[in-house]
Amino acid sequence: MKTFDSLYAELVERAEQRPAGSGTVAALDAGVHAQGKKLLEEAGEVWLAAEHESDDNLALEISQLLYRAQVIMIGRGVTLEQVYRHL
Ligand SMILES: N=c1c2ncn([C@@H]3O[C@H](COP(=O)(O)OP(=O)(O)OP(=O)(O)O)[C@@H](O)[C@H]3O)c2ncn1[C@@H]1O[C@H](COP(=O)(O)O)[C@@H](O)[C@H]1O
Repeated sequence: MKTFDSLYAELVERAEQRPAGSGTVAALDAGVHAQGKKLLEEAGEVWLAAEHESDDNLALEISQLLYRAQVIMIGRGVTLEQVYRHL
């Protein structure tokens, strides 16, 4: 099963290899302003799902929020270790 760490490694590889059709490459190229908007959008969807939707839909929205957070991390070059230091 994919984990936060393995997704991060996968996205770093996408950023380095820039395969055609990668949504991550497009998101990184779009810049931090667009990345931040996506992060806020997903955070709102998590909130709404927590209030009104099933556990499975909530889990889906949370996965997308984690993905968007990782895009911002990779865009800025922030590592997992830097984040985990604060947990
Ligand atoms: N985990 C994710 C992931 N979570 C969310 N998303 C993106 O976020 C979108 C869902 O967000 P929205 O609800 O805002 O849907 P949307 O507005 O239709 O999305 P967009 O049109 O803006 O992309 C998805 O369609 C994906 O574009 C993700 N995109 C990729 N991944 C994983 O990242 C890895 C690399 O993906 P690629 O870079 O696309 O190869 C793969 O393992 C993917 O499974």
